[in-house]
Amino acid sequence: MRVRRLPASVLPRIAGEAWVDPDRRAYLRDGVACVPVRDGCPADEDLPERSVYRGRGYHLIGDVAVVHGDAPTKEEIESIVAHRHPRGVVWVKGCTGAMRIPEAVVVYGSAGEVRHREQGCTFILDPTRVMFAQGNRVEKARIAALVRPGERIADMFAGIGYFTIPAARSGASIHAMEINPVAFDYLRRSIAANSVADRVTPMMGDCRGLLSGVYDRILMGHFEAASFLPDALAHVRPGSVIHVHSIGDATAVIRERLMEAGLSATISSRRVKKYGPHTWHMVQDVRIE
Ligand SMILES: C[S@@+](CC[C@H](N)C(=O)[O-])C[C@H]1O[C@@H](n2cnc3c(N)ncnc32)[C@H](O)[C@@H]1O
Repeated sequence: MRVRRLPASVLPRIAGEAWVDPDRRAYLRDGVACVPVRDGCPADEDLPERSVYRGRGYHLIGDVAVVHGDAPTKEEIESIVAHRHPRGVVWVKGCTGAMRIPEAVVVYGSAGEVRHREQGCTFILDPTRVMFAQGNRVEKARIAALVRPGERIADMFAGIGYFTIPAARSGASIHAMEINPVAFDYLRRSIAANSVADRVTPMMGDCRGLLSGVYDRILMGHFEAASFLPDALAHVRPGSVIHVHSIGDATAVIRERLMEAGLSATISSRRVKKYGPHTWHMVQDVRIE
């Protein structure tokens, strides 16, 4: 593939130019844009064609590839290994119980603890022992962008810090609660790895008994979040925002819980990711009036 090498900043301006090959996508390499050129037009470099991965979907967590759903076939595993050369491939059949513990099988190589980098954060975890939802990337970035420095936030289901770490990096103070000792240990290590210990207070145990004082924002990253809402609602003020996760839209049940607590709120609902054939992982932003 013949390309011209240009500063990335010029990409938006050159899209329609006669020399640009419209059938191939430009891409960034070491901060420089490599723009494919049409036949006969001068180029700076001739690069090997990039192979497009068309195999089974997987998430690379650190250096371990994780597949969900049906058991991967030998061919699917081989194509994942050929694509990114992971240390291991883990098949997560599902996550069980309130602690969302993965039912995991190492189907290639070795697994175990990883250091996973995502959006400037480092997460330490073992994907065979605790869940890591990569499909929530956009939601994590959204929360990090919403958070204002100095906010007091409760993360009621902190896990290994999926929301806690990005929110702390945005300058908020986080009260992070987690009931599973394995996840809690990774949470503490992820806090240290991101140098946010001055902004995060981790506590191990049932969040219902740990919430204290009034929060500006409450993160409820658990599919059963709505049933914990009465506890959360005892710790809000007008203007507080609660992010309630659910399978399917939970607006009606949230309205009921608000009414029982004698509170009113504006609720907006958004999709986080596809969860099943006709089911979505949703998040409801509940702003207390
Ligand atoms: C869905 S997982 C991960 C949540 C994470 N916030 C996310 O969205 O990726 C939910 C976490 O909540 C924890 N958890 C469940 N019930 C809890 C409770 N009553 N108090 C505190 N943590 C709890 C589980 O152990 C698990 O780590």
